[in-house]
Amino acid sequence: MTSASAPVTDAAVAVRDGSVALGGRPILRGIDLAVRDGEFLALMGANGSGKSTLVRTLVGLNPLTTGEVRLFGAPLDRHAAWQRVGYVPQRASAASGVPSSVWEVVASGRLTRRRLLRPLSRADRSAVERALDVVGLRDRRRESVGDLSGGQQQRVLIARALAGEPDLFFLDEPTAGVDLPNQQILADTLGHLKDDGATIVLVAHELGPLAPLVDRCVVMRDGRIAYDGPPLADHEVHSSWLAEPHTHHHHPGSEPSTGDRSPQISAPVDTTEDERP
Ligand SMILES: Nc1ncnc2c1ncn2[C@@H]1O[C@H](COP(=O)(O)OP(=O)(O)OP(=O)(O)O)[C@@H](O)[C@H]1O
Repeated sequence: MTSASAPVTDAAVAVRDGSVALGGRPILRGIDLAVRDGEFLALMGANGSGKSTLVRTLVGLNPLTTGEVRLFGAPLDRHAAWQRVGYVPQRASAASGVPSSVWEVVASGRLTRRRLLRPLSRADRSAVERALDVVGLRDRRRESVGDLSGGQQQRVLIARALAGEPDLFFLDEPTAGVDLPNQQILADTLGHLKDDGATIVLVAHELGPLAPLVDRCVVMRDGRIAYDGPPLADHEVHSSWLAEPHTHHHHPGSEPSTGDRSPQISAPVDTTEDERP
């Protein structure tokens, strides 16, 4: 396991023995994961396996019942460097009910970088403009976000996170429901971030155009890490064992060797079915 051997303090973000319960039910169990500086990590797994819960835990939104999360080496509750973190939540809408322009929403991504109620500095404005360029929404910056399509709203939220110039970036299923050309735009954007040295944690069911960027793949099953290793192709993640909660017991020698890239099961396989409604 690469994650267990990586020293937690050298990681951009790390969780050690992390367990989380929601609504009285254990959701994450004994998670050990250290994301190295500059790494592009794809977090995959079936519906309800705990991907979003893990990301929310890494950004401090879920309390741990056991274990510890460290951000750039510091415990979350002490001096966490939030201004270095960007987070795009799952299925988020950029429309809040209050009419806001694309520019205003993206500019709100500078909030952690400036003193409250101060006007935007020149540096703030240029970061906002760069972020709008990157997601291709500069021409639409005066429009109300409520008038944009779902995919465009998603790009507004990505731009908002980019405007904060994060060096650790969490994206929870940014490609869900996004058409292929927009997935390619996102891949180009994340490729630039990666080239600039950012650490990226991406939750996805399918990698599609993002696949070439991925350095490491972690697959969750039933609140545990079931695979942690080199990138897997979408079909390997899906077909080999993700959707299948049982291990297959083959007679030794009856199967051809699966080679180096076969998934390594690191946790005992639990046969509990997902209980999510
Ligand atoms: N606030 C909550 N209270 C109780 N249970 C929750 C809560 N949020 C999530 N869960 C449960 O935690 C489990 C993991 O959910 P999570 O959203 O992390 O999975 P996921 O892998 O991200 O799934 P998806 O691919 O559908 O987004 C699910 O069984 C879900 O029902």
